[in-house]
Amino acid sequence: MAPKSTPRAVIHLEGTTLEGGGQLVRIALGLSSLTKKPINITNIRGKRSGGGGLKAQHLTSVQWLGQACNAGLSGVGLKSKEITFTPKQDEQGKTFNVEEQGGQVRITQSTPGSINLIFQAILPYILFSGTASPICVRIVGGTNVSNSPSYEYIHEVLVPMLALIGVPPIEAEVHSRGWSQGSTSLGNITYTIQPLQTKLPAFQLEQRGSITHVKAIIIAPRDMEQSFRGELDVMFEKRESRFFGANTTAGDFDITFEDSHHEKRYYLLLVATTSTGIKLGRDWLYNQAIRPGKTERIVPTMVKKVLDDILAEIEHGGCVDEYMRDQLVIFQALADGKSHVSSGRRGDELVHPSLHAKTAMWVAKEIIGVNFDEEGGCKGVGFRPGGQAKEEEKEADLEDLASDLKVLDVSSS
Ligand SMILES: Nc1ncnc2c1ncn2[C@@H]1O[C@H](COP(=O)(O)OP(=O)(O)OP(=O)(O)O)[C@@H](O)[C@H]1O
Repeated sequence: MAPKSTPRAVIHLEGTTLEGGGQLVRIALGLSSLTKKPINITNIRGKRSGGGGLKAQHLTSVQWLGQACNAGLSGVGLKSKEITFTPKQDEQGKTFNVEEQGGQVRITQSTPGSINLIFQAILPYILFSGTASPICVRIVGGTNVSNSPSYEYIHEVLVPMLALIGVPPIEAEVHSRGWSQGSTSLGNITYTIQPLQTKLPAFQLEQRGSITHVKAIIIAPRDMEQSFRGELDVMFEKRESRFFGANTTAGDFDITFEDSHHEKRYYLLLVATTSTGIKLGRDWLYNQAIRPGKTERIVPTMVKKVLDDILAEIEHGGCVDEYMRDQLVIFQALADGKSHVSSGRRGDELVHPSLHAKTAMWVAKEIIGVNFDEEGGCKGVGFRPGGQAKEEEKEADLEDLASDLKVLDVSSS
């Protein structure tokens, strides 16, 4: 029996739902590209100021994914508020054409839109594409951009955490930096991704362990190095027992410094590593006004804020920081069976997912029907790399069977 492509209903997603920003668009596109379910998104980024619609960074992701999975695009352009994305279901739609280009992908932007949000949009598709050889993705844009994961966060937190849940190691190399602060500049990063060859097994992030190491990464004007190091040493020492417990010799602390080559570029990331290999991170790309000669408060303000933020992540006892929980939703949804991600407690209350995470969970439910519980559990669909999830295979088979029966009915009447 020749395979048939049964037209499927377009899934409508209202873009103002929950967070109502770009995260909704990225997750929706990733899941639609993989499952081949067409989507229509209205009021895109409808909760953002400035009129909403697709920004360059989102447009780039739509266009790249559309090309990769051979999708029909409707309404797609800069500032578009409504798009329809219709991946092909036939043989053509199964071709991941990147292989034809020797596994080399180049994505260029002319503004420092976040490289890592494009990476976030396309990573699930590449990982689950079923491609046998590694894919090198070089993306031009911003490496350090406000309200998005920095290169450092991806390298120090996201990539190790993905390895922990069973994703093949991803290599990340920054060639040059692109900043949204100071004078804007373009940078570029290469990610080398080994796609999954089998389903991603369900994963359990439930054992936080004790903190064994804390790392500080500073990128700032060279003349601020000593000030940062001194402030971090003093403030860290005061809080040491909150990191390592009573036995403070159980952990160590180190600092790296890089010159940002600009008087208005200050970045600080703190990463805590635990005895079970968990990484928790918090950072700040300084985004307040900087006046010449008035810089003395910047370092203490940054150090205090980022230390307090990382301590709050450590003290809830969970296995993910706020941002990591956002990023893991799509992997829980696609994994094979029930995964758990412990988010910890504050007092008697479980730490609730961020609005970004709730949005991602909502999109995953709308497109592939998965549900997340209060404790961070989700039974994923068991998406087979290069193909459909178990449930969808059954659904597609049933649809084929139903349409075959209809054909038989017609011909026999
Ligand atoms: N400091 C940070 N570290 C790591 N990840 C971050 C950080 N700040 C934001 N993120 C992540 O970046 C993403 C931001 O999504 P969001 O929809 O707000 O951005 P966007 O696409 O730029 O859209 P919009 O302009 O509509 O806000 C989320 O996945 C969030 O977890």
